[in-house]
Amino acid sequence: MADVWQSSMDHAVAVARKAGEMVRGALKDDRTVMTKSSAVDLVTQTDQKVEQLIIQSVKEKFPTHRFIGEESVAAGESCNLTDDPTWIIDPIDGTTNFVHAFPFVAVSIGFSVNKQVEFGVVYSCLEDKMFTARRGRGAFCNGEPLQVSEQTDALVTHLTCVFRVRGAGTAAINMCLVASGCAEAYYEIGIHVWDVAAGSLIVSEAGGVLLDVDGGDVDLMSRRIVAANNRTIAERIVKEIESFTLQRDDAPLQS
Ligand SMILES: O=P(O)(O)O[C@H]1[C@H](O)[C@@H](O)[C@H](O)[C@@H](O)[C@@H]1O
Ligand SMILES: [Mg+2]
Repeated sequence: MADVWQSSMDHAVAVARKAGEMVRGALKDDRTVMTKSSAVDLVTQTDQKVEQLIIQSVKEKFPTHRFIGEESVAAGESCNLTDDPTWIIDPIDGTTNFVHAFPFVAVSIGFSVNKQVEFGVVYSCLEDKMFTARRGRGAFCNGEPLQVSEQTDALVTHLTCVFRVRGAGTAAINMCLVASGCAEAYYEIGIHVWDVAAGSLIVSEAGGVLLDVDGGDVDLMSRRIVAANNRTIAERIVKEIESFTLQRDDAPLQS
């Protein structure tokens, strides 16, 4: 990757840390749910404030860049990836965890150019772990290189009756667990591009494999993903799970 994106990445790390401070503060006194479109799809004021903080701060520094943010899309903005530099933001990944004070909550920022993720930043706010990856340059946690595990006996961070299962309740942290070698795989159908844009690069830069749940190439707009330490385990998951299709994130808006 040309060094031209380094200052954007440095900014992403700085703003993710600032956002994390806001999340930690709000955990003490502002976890009120504003809307609830389903039992698991919650929104708090903090989600919205954190997204605004990130977007404002990026706009000041990089006025031509575009954004796809969970809360902006919820408010009606489009969710189309173009070739332009685009910040893909999940202000609080793990909002349900946040509301319950379950201590796995992340700020997730992916950055794509020509529809390819160039860097990913996931800040696990309560663990104070800053996960970063740049395309072609490895993945790191608090500056230490990450490597997926060599285990063939899989611990998986999502539901299946075949593997041993653990789940952090946030897609971004689940993927960082795979990248860190603490779990062998993660899969989910129903996530959105902002949940996985950053985490997917962190997994692949740590040596992991990404697949669609049908075994093809992963498509970040398709709302489905398998991330694993190696291809054998990724393909086993593809074989074991029953896949289904959801409306894509970039489906035309209903008028
Ligand atoms: O907390 P958010 O950002 O809404 O993301 C969660 C997603 O909505 C759920 O479907 C997933 O199960 C979680 O892993 C996500 O992180
Ligand atoms: Mg999320």
